[in-house]
Amino acid sequence: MAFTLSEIMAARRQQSQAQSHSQRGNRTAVEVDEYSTNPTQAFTFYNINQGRFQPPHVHMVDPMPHDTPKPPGYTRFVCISDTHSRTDAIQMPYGDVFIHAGDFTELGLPSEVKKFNDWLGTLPYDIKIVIAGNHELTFDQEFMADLIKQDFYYFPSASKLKPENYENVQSLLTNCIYLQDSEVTVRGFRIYGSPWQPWYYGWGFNLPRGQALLDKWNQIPDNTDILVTHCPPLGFLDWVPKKMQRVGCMELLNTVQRRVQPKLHVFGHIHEGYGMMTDGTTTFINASACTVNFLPMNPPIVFDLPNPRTT
Ligand SMILES: Nc1nc2c(ncn2[C@@H]2O[C@H](COP(=O)(O)O)[C@@H](O)[C@H]2O)c(=O)[nH]1
Ligand SMILES: [Mn+2]
Ligand SMILES: [Mn+2]
Repeated sequence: MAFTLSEIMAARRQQSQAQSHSQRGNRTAVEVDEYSTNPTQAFTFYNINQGRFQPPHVHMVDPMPHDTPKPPGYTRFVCISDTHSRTDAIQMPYGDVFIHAGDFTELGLPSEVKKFNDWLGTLPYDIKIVIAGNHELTFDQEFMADLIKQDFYYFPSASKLKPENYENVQSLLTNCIYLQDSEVTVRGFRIYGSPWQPWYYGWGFNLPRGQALLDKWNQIPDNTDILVTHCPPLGFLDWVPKKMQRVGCMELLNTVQRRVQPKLHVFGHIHEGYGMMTDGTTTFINASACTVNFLPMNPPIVFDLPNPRTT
């Protein structure tokens, strides 16, 4: 892959601007990146020319053992994602706030949503936060309207659904706080959730890379402490080995690093990316419970944050 001298010089200028902004803690408005539509190339380019995904700032983090004592004055977050209606065998650890980053069903069928909600009802956490993913088809009203127009061509197994059974599907989630491009403040932490991801085979909440996704990320408030999205940002736990591709969202990465700078970013979607990383400012957790073969083998990831001062 060859880059021109002017591309490399532009990247160096961008890098020094980004460094001086982050040293000052400044936040900048994000624009569509020139490599937005080719995330693997974007990763290579910014890694070679800016060291953007390199140590010492960027590195993997070992998830904390579930029996680690919680320090006084901290809140423990229990992060999970991509359970795909396979929660029966999952051992849930101690914690305060439960976060599920989407794909809790296979097709978003109301029966699956009810089963998931029943499982949520058995969990002992004070607060439970849930977002949708691309598999929660019925939560994406525009997607369902298009599916009806296409006579359920791509998803024939959803064809038995009647609109009145899913129009208000969110109301089936009585045992959690459901976020969809919205936020909630719990225990002093501002938490924002969003289900969108780069287009891939036309599932729910799919959008083209570039401006369409950036418009969604632009709705995230600047002072969000914990960001929950279904998809990963570019370069963080977004590698698909069988395709040798990076598939995270460039605009989400720029939004996280250059504007929002949350303490924690929880996501899933790319099952192979399960794990934890940091860039020195934000801790990134890919909490996919299911493996690429849809086996629920990965344990929830727990993370402690100091309680915000309330005065
Ligand atoms: N090459 C890409 N692979 C993708 C992308 N989005 C998802 N995937 C692959 O599918 C599985 C499961 O995802 P799910 O949303 O159906 O549960 C994931 O682990 C990847 O292997 C993509 O954008 N590009
Ligand atoms: Mn999934
Ligand atoms: Mn997904």
